[in-house]
This record gives sequence, C-alpha cells and structure tokens, in this order.
Amino acid sequence: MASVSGTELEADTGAWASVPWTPVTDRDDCNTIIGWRKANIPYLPAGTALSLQTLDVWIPASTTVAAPDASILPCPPNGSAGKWIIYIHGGAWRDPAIDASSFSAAATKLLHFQHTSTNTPITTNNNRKSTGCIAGLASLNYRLSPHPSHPSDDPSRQATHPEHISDVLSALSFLQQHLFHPNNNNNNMDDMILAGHSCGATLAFQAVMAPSRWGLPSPPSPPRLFTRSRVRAIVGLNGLYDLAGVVHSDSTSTPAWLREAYAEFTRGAFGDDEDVWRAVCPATAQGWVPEWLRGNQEGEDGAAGDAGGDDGDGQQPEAKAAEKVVVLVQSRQDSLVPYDQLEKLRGYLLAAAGQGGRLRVEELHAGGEHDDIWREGGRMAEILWQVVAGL
Ligand SMILES: N[C@@H](CC(=O)c1ccccc1NC=O)C(=O)O
Repeated sequence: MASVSGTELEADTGAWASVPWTPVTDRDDCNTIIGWRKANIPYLPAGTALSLQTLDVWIPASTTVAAPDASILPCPPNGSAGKWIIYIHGGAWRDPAIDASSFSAAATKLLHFQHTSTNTPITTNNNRKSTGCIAGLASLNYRLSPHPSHPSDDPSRQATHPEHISDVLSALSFLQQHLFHPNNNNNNMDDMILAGHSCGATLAFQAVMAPSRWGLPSPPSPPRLFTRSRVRAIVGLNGLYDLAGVVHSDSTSTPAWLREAYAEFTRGAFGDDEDVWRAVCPATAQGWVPEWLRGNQEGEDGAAGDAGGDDGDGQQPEAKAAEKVVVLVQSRQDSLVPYDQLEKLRGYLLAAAGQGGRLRVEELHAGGEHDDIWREGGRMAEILWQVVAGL
C-alpha cells in the first residue's frame, strides 16, 4: 500500500486489505468472472470514517480465475495506462435509499465491455484501435443531509454543505494517493473520468472547482490532496446545475409538490441563502472553469506536491494539459429534472470554453425516467465506455 509522508495523511490501509475481493460474473454467463469488487472501503484514516464515508471499487479480471489477494492494488489491464471511472450517486443529497451500490448495474456492464474488448479490439470513434481502457471503477458514498420523511440518528446523515463535497474530495484523494500509486504503473496524469447522476453530477463539477470556494480549511482536515487536473472528463447524467432555477421554476409547468421538493432538499443541503445556492451550482458559480483547466495552484489545498507537477505550478499548464471533456446527458422523459438544467450548463460551458480554454462539450442521448439510467445501467455503461474509448 502506498504511503504518504506525514502520518496523519494515512488512510485506513488496514481496512483496504481486510475487505476481500469478491467475484463479479457476467450477467448472461454466471460462470465467467469479468471483474472483482470490494465494497464499503473507508476512505478516511483508521477509525474516523462514518458509515457513509466509504467507497466501492471494481477492477477488471485478469486471465486468472483465482481471487486476487485482498491487499493487492488495482493494476491497469495488460500493463497499459487505463482510465478510472468514478461515479457519484444522486438522491438530492438526502435519499438514504440511493448509495454507492447504485452503480452496480453499470459497473457490471462496463466490466463486460472490458472483458470482451480485451479479446476483440474495438475501433473508437476517432479510428483508433482500443483494447481494454478501464483501469478500475469506483463509486463513492458521502454524508447525506437529513430527510424529513426518513428521520435517523445516524451521524453520517446530518450533513450540510460543504460536508458532501468535502467527503467527495476526501474519497478522490484516497483513490489518487492509495490506488493510483506510481509503482502501480498508473500514474498518467489525466486518468480520471468523473460521472455523476442528479445531485452527484453537481458534486462532480464541484470537485474540479477550487475547494477554497467551500471555505474548507487549509491545510484541510481530513487531508485532501486531490489533483483536480487529473480529471480528464466529467459526465453529467440527469444533473442539477442551477438550484435557484428549479426552486423558482414556473408554477404552470412544474407541479407544486415538485417545487416544494426542490426547495426542501435545496434548503436542507445548502440552507436558506439563495446567494449560496448560486455560488455552489456549476451553471451559476462565477469563473470556475479555469480552476479545472489550470489545475491546482501551488500551496492550495495541500497541493505543494501536485504529483508529477504538470500543472501544479500554475505556470504553463495550458501547453501541456490534454483537452478536457464534458459530456452532458439528460433524458427528456425525466419527470424530476427539466431539460433546461442541461441547456443552462451547456451555455455556461460553451461561453467559458470560448475564452481560450481547452474544453470540449458534448451532448449524448438517453431516455427514460430520472433513475432509470442507473437502475438499468446499460445506457450509462455505453456512454461511459464511449467516453473512455474516445479520450
Ligand atoms: N428521491 C429524492 C428526490 C430526488 O432524488 C430528486 C428529486 C427531484 C430532483 C432531483 C432529485 N435527485 C437529485 O439528486 C428524495 O427522496 O428527496
């Protein structure tokens, strides 16, 4: 297990080794092991993680059918530098019924694609041959806000902003520090794709903004050494991007119960100050895109050793960094999130990209109700596979 100088930065590596790898089998062929999974791994230092401060990890199966030792770290397929896909679930910052396991259907499908392509090269949309491009998959839990319909004493369900994004950043730090270890042959600098559903999409975009926006302490506690320039792409699925917009949505087109739900979960997560709502949302927060494109600034959020240093000095990052990609997906049959959320963020990003940024914005199609995309998983997996293969 990788160790980080400064013992207080140590995550619970004992917990990692104590969780066994369990086999993931193909949906259509339960005799074929296509990957391995560890569930509920704490991403904070030993003994400090609450029940929702955990993540799940999946890795593609190699040719052996024996379970990997629990202490082993993910290794990219065929020794190549694969990408990581990291999923952030939705549920309006509060729904206790939606957690990291909601990525399971899509994860299984992605492992199936990986398994198949390892034997049969696929041609990507830019005409490259690609075999095996997923190094690993992760799905994050994070503390939730209280839900009036599901009262609970659980300390991990009493959160308010910025605790949700703080947990997401801690989880991403854990992945970068402990699973993307350089000796693990996976230290390429733009190896992460963040995908989020609904409020998880909001969190995915917040993750590439400077954490000083959230007033998180510096040096942070718990430690956050997340190098956000390593996020190559963000995929937003049925995402919330302008909370003030939905809370004040038109009463002729939006039913009263839904407007009440928007107001209730927004106030529950972010309080009553509408300026805060605007400051936390990717379609309304001012000037955040350069924070992603430029990457961490020296000294910011403990980023002095911005691993590899391609952009940690803030001096000449544009020359070296690969183009960033945003893929926006919004079902027109979604009865909870209106299509104009996507349109607002698309407009915002295109305006920002026009200012000399290296940002590509794409819109992909998906149908069905709000939660169908993760429940069914197939379309989400296709979209993510296409994004990874096209990078
Ligand atoms: N099931 C949720 C509702 C929910 O998830 C939601 C409702 C409207 C618009 C977006 C939603 N979720 C976003 O993460 C709840 O219990 O509050």
